Amino acid sequence: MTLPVFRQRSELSEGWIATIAKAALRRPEREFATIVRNVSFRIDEGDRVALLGLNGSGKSTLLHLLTGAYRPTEGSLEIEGSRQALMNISLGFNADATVLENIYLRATAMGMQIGAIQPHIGSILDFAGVAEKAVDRLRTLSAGQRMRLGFAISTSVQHDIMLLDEWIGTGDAEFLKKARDRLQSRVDGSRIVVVASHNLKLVRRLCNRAILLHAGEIKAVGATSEVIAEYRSLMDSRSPDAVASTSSK
Ligand SMILES: Nc1ncnc2c1ncn2[C@@H]1O[C@H](COP(=O)(O)OP(=O)(O)OP(=O)(O)O)[C@@H](O)[C@H]1O
Repeated sequence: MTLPVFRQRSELSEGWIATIAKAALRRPEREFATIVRNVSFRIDEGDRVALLGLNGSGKSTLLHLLTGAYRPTEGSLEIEGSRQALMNISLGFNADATVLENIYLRATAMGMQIGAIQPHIGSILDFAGVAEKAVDRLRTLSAGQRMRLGFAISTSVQHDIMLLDEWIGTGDAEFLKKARDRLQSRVDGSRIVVVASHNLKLVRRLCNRAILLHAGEIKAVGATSEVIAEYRSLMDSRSPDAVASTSSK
């Protein structure tokens, strides 16, 4: 998977005024970077798969490929079933539109038909606890309320395949319990779950298989416990700083 990257050349040694002037005037140079490569795997009905790897190893990029947000620039991807992606909780939101309008906007951004989200509007507003704010602008909601709304929309409908980027922190303690229960029921109802996570406790509890990514390539695929062991030895072979930042999550 190759993505365009934009690189701004900076020459800090010239002093800050010259640096800022150049940064403002010079167009960033576009280059292409390969983020994941030689990635080949199959996920079967009933599988709960963890994507493991150090920061920047390519887990989210691979999830974006699976959600359909990115198309592979080489190779192919075959997916059977409807997908539910819980990755970006504010996807499709527009702060100047009303709460109600944002439900439609986000549902559309998620690939849903207007008619498919319509029957769920009431329960989404109730679940998020913002029913009395339905015609208020989104920007008047608190950050927590917006997150609750995003979560409520994303999980309103059961799909076949669930794609998650970490567990998303979803507001206050009362909502967190509701969110966990909802998430668990969606996970239980999914034919396939793929979760990118650094939380090994969660991965052990949830997943029967795991894929370890390193520098954009697959380093291990197999039973969760075996792949976690590989991941641990990868972390142990890194500097103490890297170990602390990844194993503490
Ligand atoms: N849109 C993009 N354009 C250019 N480079 C990107 C883009 N998205 C990710 N990258 C780069 O691709 C690499 C992998 O990023 P990715 O987000 O997939 O990693 P990750 O394994 O999910 O990391 P983390 O555990 O930190 O969330 C990183 O080096 C990142 O800088």
